[in-house]
Amino acid sequence: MRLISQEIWADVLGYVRKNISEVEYHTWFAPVKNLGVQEGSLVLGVRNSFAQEWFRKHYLELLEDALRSLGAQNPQVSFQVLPAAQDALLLPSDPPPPPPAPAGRSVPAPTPVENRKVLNPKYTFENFVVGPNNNLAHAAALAVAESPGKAYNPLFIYGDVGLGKTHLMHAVGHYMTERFPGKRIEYVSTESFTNDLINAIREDRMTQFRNRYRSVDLLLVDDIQFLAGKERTQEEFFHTFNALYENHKQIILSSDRPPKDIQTLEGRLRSRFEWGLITDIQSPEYETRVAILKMNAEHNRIDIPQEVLELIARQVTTNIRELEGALMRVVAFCSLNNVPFSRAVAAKALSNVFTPQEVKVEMMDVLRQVAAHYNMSPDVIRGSGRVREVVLPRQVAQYLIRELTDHSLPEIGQFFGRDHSTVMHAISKVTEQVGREPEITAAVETLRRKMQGLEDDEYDT
Ligand SMILES: Nc1ncnc2c1ncn2[C@@H]1O[C@H](COP(=O)(O)OP(=O)(O)OP(=O)(O)O)[C@@H](O)[C@H]1O
Repeated sequence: MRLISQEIWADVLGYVRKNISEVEYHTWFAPVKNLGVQEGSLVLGVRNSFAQEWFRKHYLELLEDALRSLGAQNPQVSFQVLPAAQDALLLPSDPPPPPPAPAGRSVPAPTPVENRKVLNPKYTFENFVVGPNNNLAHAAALAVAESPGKAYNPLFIYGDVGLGKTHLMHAVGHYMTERFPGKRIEYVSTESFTNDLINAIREDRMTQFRNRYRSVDLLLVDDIQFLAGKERTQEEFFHTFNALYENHKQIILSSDRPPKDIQTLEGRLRSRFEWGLITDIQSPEYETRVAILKMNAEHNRIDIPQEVLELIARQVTTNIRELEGALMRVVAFCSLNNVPFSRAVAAKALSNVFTPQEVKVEMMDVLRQVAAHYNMSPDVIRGSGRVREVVLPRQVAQYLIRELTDHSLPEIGQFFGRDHSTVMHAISKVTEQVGREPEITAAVETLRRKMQGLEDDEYDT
């Protein structure tokens, strides 16, 4: 059974939740377990046979609609009674189990300690792909992890959303936990810090608040730009910062912008943020994006062809969270439709986010497709052979590259180890033949559609 990611399952639940009442949702959907996809059918674990029947009767259509909204063409859902609940089987005529008490009534309000965020186990240095976009931030984080309080203090990491700032901060936390057991690490968002402070003031617990933040060895604060305009929080953070700094405790801050661009930030805090090292993370390049997708697929034990990862990496260019989301979307789409991974299916799975025409095509992609179409190796097509069997595919490839990419004639020539006039000749030759020669017309037409993700042999709609 192929596992369906938590993100996709969360999307299904989100869809369901919008369409039924909260009580109904908590009664029926909160205990449901996502068991994965088997032969295109989403398998859900329910508590007993009564629930199984209830789901079939009342929620099947809703769940199918939810899957349709994720791109499933022919959504199927089945229900399995979870083994642990089998001894408590209810007869179908029994009344439904009572709704669980709404959260909060029987559970005491969380104390600040329970409110603490924990480090995400996935956010380690091993799971961080280093590329030209983030290598300085990575090196700085590693240096800090090895010599906390000594290398750079504070370390200030900034960059746009979803580019790995939190990941790097947590990586330092994990590294320190392993290397220096017993060290106290606190990870907090600026929002939580502010809320904690407000609660501490209201409940007269300032000593406890100060002890909590000033007794740590490593303080990680996310989204520090949200200090802007919060005078009391800035004041308190200033003292926290000083206390830690003077005791050589490490501070790492993340922000969506450098300190100088955070408006209404007190000068004394801004200058402190600039005391250590300020480093940024940029959007990842294509190769880094492919490497991130590859690592993600391996971690999730998804065997997905490189060319599909390449297509996804071309589609999502700026945000790594979205890049991972796109991969999960493709995986869910293929599982739910029970089709193998292919470029065309991936393009379709992402088509409500990106239109197929936007599929960016590279010279190598075209060459590979042409080679597959004519059943020969890309190297042979690019080689020096002059027999018609090789010349025709070569000309078709050059013609399609010119049409589907932005490359110039000299660039195409270079790719094939030829000069631009040869490419020009190839293009005019194919142009002449398209519409006249049925075989060439069909080949060009099919390849063009495949390259744009509009057609795939394995998947017809
Ligand atoms: N270089 C990388 N290698 C592997 N995964 C990465 C990398 N950079 C980011 N990610 C992944 O991308 C996702 C988003 O990263 P993260 O939450 O750290 O971003 P962020 O910059 O803190 O975003 P925000 O500003 O929204 O908090 C995470 O799942 C993270 O593991």
